[in-house]
Amino acid sequence: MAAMFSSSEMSKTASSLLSAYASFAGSIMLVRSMANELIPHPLRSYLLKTCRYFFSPLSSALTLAIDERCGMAKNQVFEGAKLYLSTRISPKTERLKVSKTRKQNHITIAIDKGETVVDRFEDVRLTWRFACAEGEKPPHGEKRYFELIFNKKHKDKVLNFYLPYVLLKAEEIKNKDKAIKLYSRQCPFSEDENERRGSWGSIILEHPATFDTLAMDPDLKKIIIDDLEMFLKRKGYYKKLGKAWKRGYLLYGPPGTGKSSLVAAMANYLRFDIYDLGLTSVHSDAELRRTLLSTSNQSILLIEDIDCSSEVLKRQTRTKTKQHDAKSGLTLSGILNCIDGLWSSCGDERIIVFTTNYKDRIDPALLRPGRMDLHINMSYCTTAGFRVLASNYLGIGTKNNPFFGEIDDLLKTTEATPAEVAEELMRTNDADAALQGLVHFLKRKRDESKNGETDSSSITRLNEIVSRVKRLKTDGDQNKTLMLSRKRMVNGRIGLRRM
Ligand SMILES: Nc1ncnc2c1ncn2[C@@H]1O[C@H](COP(=O)(O)OP(=O)(O)OP(=O)(O)O)[C@@H](O)[C@H]1O
Ligand SMILES: [Mg+2]
Repeated sequence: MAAMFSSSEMSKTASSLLSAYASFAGSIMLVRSMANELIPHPLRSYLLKTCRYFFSPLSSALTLAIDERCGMAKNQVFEGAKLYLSTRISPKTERLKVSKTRKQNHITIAIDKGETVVDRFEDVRLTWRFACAEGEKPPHGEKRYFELIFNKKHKDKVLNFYLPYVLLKAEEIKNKDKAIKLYSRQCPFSEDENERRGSWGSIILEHPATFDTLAMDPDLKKIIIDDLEMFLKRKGYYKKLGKAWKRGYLLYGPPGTGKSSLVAAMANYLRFDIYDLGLTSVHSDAELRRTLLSTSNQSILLIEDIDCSSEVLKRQTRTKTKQHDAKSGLTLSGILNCIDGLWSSCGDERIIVFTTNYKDRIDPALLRPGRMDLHINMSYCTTAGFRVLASNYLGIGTKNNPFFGEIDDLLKTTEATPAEVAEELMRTNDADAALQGLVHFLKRKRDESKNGETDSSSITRLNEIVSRVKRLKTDGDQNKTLMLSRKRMVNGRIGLRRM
């Protein structure tokens, strides 16, 4: 053919072909830009997908989409895959996320958005891709998901064996290097962008409290540990009874008796995360449900100062009623529903802890039998409690000491909180001087009560102030200053003697 054309004719043909192609490509560009302008985005992607479906050869690959959330709750397969894949990173991966907190032993590695990891399970080749749907901003932040791609013929093997294997491995990884997390709402410090924007954010729980370091009645301590142990072992039992696998504890007692420390000790003992729910940050029953549904299993839900929270409830209901919008407020029945209504059964191995300084101020509905399984009275420092503190702070708990007899006698007649005793013991490294200081402190308290102001009345006064501070805490900005003064009082720095 080429021989029939002269070279000038050939170049003419080539240039006309080129210009025809250019105008064809131009028209395609034009049509495309017109389509972009005229056809709305969702319709365009639908049309593209349909065209692709009809014109591409039948694929042998199957893709599983694993969203971060199942409705309002966290998707455990997504969480598991995130952990598991951190151990499957290949040298080909181009972008990784690394982090390490002070409490973690190792650097944590995770794949970043858009990255792909290839895994093998027996004879199956699996490709994982971490994706993020851009432009979508549902209430919980951008939509993140994994795609798991493999040959269709392995569908049953992947669903029945591979994914359960991934979950099992993830559980092992979690338990091995688990740093216990303290979650609170809208935590600005979270490393996870989604958590920062979403409803819960977390930091590593740094509280060193354990059952060994808690100054409390040894029998009571044993009751709590046995109760927790029994709870952990009773999955089948709860199922048989048709009850949700959860347990509620009410911790009550004066400020500085170790309620918050006990919650930290429970978390450290069980290796459970804590979700610290301030009811002041929740504005409706629906928001409470959403918030609770996004907590994980094996966790402690902590609602501190529940007596003050009922103030919040009253206040909110009052305001809402004023606004003729009572339906949308946070109500006591909303809380009760989440604790032991149908909503509470959406999760396993959950512990709920309420703390209060005033058990008698709590709405009786919260106290009715079966709601809070164990009521724990955190009392003033006992002689046994003092031995624990002396051992923790001075390293002399078990040895006999000439001051012990006098201190024991004083503790039997004077009400001092473990926080106050701990404060005295911390004043110096010299054990004898510290114990001498504690004797003076306790004697001063005893004398104050003899000189008119009884211990119980001054303690009631202190408790009243702390409680007022906590209630005012709900009023926003005054928060910081008041928290400070409360802390000083509780830690005994101001103490009863100076009131
Ligand atoms: N029973 C205890 N055993 C050991 N330490 C304690 C105990 N109670 C208090 N402390 C010490 O006092 C500090 C304050 O205690 P904690 O915050 O646990 O008290 P609380 O009962 O939660 O007080 P509040 O009612 O004000 O919240 C703790 O950091 C701890 O050092
Ligand atoms: Mg507390």
